[in-house]
Amino acid sequence: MFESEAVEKGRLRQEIDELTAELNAKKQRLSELVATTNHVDDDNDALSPNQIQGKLTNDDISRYSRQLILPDFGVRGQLKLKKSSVLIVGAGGLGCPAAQYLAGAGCGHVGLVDYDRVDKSNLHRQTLHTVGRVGMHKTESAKIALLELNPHCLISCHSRLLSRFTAMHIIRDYDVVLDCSDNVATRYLLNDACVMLRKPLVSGSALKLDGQLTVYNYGATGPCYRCIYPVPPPPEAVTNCGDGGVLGAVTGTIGSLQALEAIKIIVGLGDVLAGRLLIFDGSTLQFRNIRVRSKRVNCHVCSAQPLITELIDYEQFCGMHATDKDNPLQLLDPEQRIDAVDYNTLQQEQQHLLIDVRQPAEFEICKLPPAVNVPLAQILDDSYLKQLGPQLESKELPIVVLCRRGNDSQIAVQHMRNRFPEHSIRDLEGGLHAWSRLVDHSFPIY
Ligand SMILES: Nc1ncnc2c1ncn2[C@@H]1O[C@H](COP(=O)(O)OP(=O)(O)OP(=O)(O)O)[C@@H](O)[C@H]1O
Ligand SMILES: [Zn+2]
Repeated sequence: MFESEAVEKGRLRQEIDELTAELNAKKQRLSELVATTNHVDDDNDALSPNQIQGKLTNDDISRYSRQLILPDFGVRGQLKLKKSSVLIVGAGGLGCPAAQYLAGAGCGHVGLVDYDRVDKSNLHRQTLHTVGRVGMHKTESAKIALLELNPHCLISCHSRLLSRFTAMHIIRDYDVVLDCSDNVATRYLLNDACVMLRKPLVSGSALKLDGQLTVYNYGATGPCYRCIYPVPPPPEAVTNCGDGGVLGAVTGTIGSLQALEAIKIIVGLGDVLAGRLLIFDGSTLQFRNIRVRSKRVNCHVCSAQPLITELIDYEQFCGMHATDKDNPLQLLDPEQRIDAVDYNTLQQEQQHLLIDVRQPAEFEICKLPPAVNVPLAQILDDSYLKQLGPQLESKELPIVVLCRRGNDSQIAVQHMRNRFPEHSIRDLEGGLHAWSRLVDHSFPIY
């Protein structure tokens, strides 16, 4: 009995030794195979694991430790990121979170393009800027914040408008481009320049509670922006954050995802969002991912025989400006307008009807006391007649129309003058912004 137990123990030990030897041999073979496969896949660097290890400093290892331990990312991913450069166009609602995550993750070189300066109304969503930096160039303000986060990141500031004259020169030096701008002319410009320079373009947009994300010009079949939108939308169909509003958490979501896609492209991780469009609905918190068309064979810019081989005038092509600054509408003749100072006199001396054509939510923020609120849409579809009915009957009663900046009010006046050619109908030039600037400095601006 004792003897047979001793024999069995010996046999088990021997079997375990043999299995352990076999397991070790398999492990050894596997690690040889993994090393060979990595070497073949990786066309950017041919470094052995030890050489790679040597390139990360102790600070790198502790700083990036939580992403270094990700099996699909690891030391190789970190080194690729360190060698990479990403250009972010727009240091606003999308650009700030995107830059923050890229610099934080250890992207070696982040370029920032923005012509604008920090405004107080940016701070709710443009998270790199601060109260103390209002008035500073957005690029410089973002650079200060990014270097505080990661002093090892090289930050280049291009504090100017990205235009057809500057785009190629700036974009050329970067590996990946992020479109964090807010206008259609810049989207076409960036697309064409990225196609011509063969750069992947990670494109994001956000308005109100909605966001979108896709990657253009990636891989052999990935479409470009023009493949999907060969012609620009009509200018009146386009709304920006300044007019439509946006929640900071929405731009934060999309901007962060833009950084994620850039990291995936650089590291070679996961499935890049090319040929697909992510649609984010912040009100229901639904993310939908829809397939979009692949490359258009007759695309004017990315096909084999492109019609467009150099950058064009994108503001003219789109009928829209690339900046939201200083481009007031000029629809009415001077006698169809009244400036803020003259209106101040009129309101004290004469009975009149003041119509504010902003949205009710804006009317609630601030208003001139005598104003009645009739949103522009109700002027254009003529339903205001019901609201104002009898007041409009007296041709003697002058009408003044106002809005925030004096654009929508001109559209309203033009429409109303066609309906009531006998009336005196004028628009308050420059809207509430001009009122605050020229008459009542205590009037709030938004
Ligand atoms: N062609 C361009 N060149 C350089 N910067 C651009 C270009 N087009 C847009 N931008 C910048 O992109 C950013 C877009 O961000 P966002 O819309 O959040 O900011 P904003 O224009 O300050 O917002 P708001 O409409 O509330 O004033 C802006 O800072 C804008 O200056
Ligand atoms: Zn195309």
